[in-house]
Amino acid sequence: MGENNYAKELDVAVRVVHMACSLCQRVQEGLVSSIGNDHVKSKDDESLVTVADWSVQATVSLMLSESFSNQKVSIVAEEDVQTLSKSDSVGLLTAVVNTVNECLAEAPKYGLQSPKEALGTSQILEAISRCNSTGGRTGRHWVLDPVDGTLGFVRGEQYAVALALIEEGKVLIGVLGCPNYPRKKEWLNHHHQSYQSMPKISDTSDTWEKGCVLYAQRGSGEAWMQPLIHGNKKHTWSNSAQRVQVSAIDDPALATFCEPVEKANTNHSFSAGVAHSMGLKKQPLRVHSMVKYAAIAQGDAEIFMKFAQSGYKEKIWDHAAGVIIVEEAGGVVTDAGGHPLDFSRGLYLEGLDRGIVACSGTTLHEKLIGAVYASWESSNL
Ligand SMILES: Nc1ncnc2c1ncn2[C@@H]1O[C@H](COP(=O)(O)OS(=O)(=O)O)[C@@H](OP(=O)(O)O)[C@H]1O
Ligand SMILES: [Mg+2]
Ligand SMILES: [Mg+2]
Ligand SMILES: [Mg+2]
Repeated sequence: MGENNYAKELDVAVRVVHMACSLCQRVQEGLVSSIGNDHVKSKDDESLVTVADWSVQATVSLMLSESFSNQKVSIVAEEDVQTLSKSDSVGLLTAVVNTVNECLAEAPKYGLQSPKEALGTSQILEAISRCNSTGGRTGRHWVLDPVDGTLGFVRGEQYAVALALIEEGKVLIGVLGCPNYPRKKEWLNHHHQSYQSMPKISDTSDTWEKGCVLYAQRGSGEAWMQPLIHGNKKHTWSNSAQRVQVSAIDDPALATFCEPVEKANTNHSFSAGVAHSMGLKKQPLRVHSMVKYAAIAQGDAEIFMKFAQSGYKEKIWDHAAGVIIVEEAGGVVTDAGGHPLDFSRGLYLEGLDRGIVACSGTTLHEKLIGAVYASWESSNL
């Protein structure tokens, strides 16, 4: 692919994810500070969804349609309007409409255009439900996880906004917003400390305390990080991106591995066995969301493993953006059998062998795949 063929797509995607991060920060501050609020709902599978998940999906859908109005924009995204359209969800829907309009009004701060007037409920519901593409091996599809790690989001911890572009089944662009990504990697581990209580930047200071957007384009061999733009109204868009690269550590004894927080989402005891077998010495870094991919891409951790229960099918929006960013930053991502992930088969990563592993380099990756084989055999004896 020619290097600049996707320049506009990448530029718009980065700006939209910045907008979405700002939206999420505002909603998270409200959630963490108010007790017993009704802006969090359980879906049919008992997972959570919040005002932020729907509002980000609506905002991204609207901004992509606006920016690429000459094309039919196909979006694969996590949320639908089922819960939101129920008769007891009026308050929730009002909150979504207000949150989206507030966010859209800020578009000029990010160099994008706001709609001329505030949007109504039906336009916003339509924007959310329009994201019902199923992807596949042909054509161009945006892939969106509006809030990844919704549990982390609700707990005031780590979460991400993930947007990717897939064409002919290949991920070409990945943008990952990590609004609570700390300036010091040690703070990634602060499960019990609310991120809201971290030091806040003063409006006059340029000091970056937390939050970033990572992005990469396929084949560029480069991944980039921009600090989030903070509340200061005078502080508007500028391209302050810094290049990021994976860690150079290839000694398992010095490597940090990360994994999901919840034992429902991965097999902690299996990964502990793999870790032991390949000689990892440090305690696992348990962090919600695709922030785990961000940590690998920026060199703050070396390994990510996720082994979901058999029968669970990994969704493309939980991985697309993170995988391309890690790869372009110099890392390796495969299934647990060492095969590349296949984003061309619709909503799910079909044919996935046991789990997903990401490493900062091939030395650790080879050791990890070897350890998975050894541990798998012994765990199935
Ligand atoms: N049973 C099961 N097994 C494996 N994975 C599952 C499962 N259920 C959900 N999910 C997906 O996991 C996404 C959250 O992953 P995390 O790494 O953030 O998990 S954790 O909160 O740290 O435990 C989460 O993404 P979000 O829904 O966007 O938060 C889900 O897509
Ligand atoms: Mg979810
Ligand atoms: Mg997700
Ligand atoms: Mg999500």
